[in-house]
Amino acid sequence: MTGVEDTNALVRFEGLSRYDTLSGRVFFKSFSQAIYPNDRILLDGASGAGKSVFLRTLAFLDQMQEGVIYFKNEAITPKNVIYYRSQVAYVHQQAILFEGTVEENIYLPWQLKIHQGKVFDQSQLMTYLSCLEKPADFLKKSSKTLSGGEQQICHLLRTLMLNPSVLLLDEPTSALDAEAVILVENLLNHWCHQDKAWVWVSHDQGQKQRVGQQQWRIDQANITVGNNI
Ligand SMILES: Nc1ncnc2c1ncn2[C@@H]1O[C@H](COP(=O)(O)OP(=O)(O)OP(=O)(O)O)[C@@H](O)[C@H]1O
Repeated sequence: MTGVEDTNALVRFEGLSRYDTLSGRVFFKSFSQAIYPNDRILLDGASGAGKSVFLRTLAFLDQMQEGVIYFKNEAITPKNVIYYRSQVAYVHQQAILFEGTVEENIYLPWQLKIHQGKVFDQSQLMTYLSCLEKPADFLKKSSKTLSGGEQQICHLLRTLMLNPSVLLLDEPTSALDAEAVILVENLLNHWCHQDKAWVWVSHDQGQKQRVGQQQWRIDQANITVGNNI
C-alpha cells in the first residue's frame, strides 16, 4: 500500500532507493512495502546482493537516496530517528560490544535519554536467559571472553530488552551451533506476537523455511515480494 495512510502497518516505506554515490551502483530502487504486526519476512538474495545494505537503510543507519519511511504512520526525520531506531532495531551479524560484562552491555543503552523513565525488567531478562539455556552467571562474563555465538546472544538480549516492535535480523544466529540456533528461533517465535514483526536474513535453507512466512528477494537492484521460500 503506498501514498495513503495505513493504520495497520508498523513500518511503511515508499519509493525507497539506495545508490552508492561513488561507484553509481544501484542497490535497490523505488521499493515500497509495509510491515504489519506478526509479519515474519525472510529477506533473501545472493551474497553481495545488498541485503545488509537494505536492512541498514530500513533501520535508518545508512543514508537512503530517495524515499520516505513511516513508523505507525509518522514519517521518520532526524527529529524522531532515535526513537525509530529503538522501535525498529537492527541486529548486526557481528555483534558490537563494549568493554565490560554482558550485563553492562545489556544495560548500556538504558543510559540514553530516550530510555530514561522506562523500567528495566530484570525478570524478563532472566526469562530470556533461561529460554536460551544460559545460566545467570552468563551476565557476569566479560565481553572480551565471549565466543562469537555468545556475542550474538548478548547483542540479541540487549536489543530485546529495549522492547522493539520490529527486528531487522542480519544473520543473527550465524555463529551459533545447531541447538542454540533452535533456542534463539524458539525465543523469537515466542517474542513475535501480535504487535511485533521481523525481517530476517539467513543463508541456512532450513532456517529460511522456519522463519519466513513471506519472502522479499533482492536480485540486481530489484526487490520482489512472494511466498515461495
Ligand atoms: N556503505 C556502502 N557503500 C557502498 N557499498 C557498500 C556499502 N556497504 C556495502 N557495500 C557493498 O555492497 C555490496 C552488498 O553488500 P551487503 O553486505 O549488503 O550484501 P549481502 O547481500 O548482505 O551479502 P551477504 O549475504 O554475503 O552478507 C557489497 O559488494 C558491499 O561491498
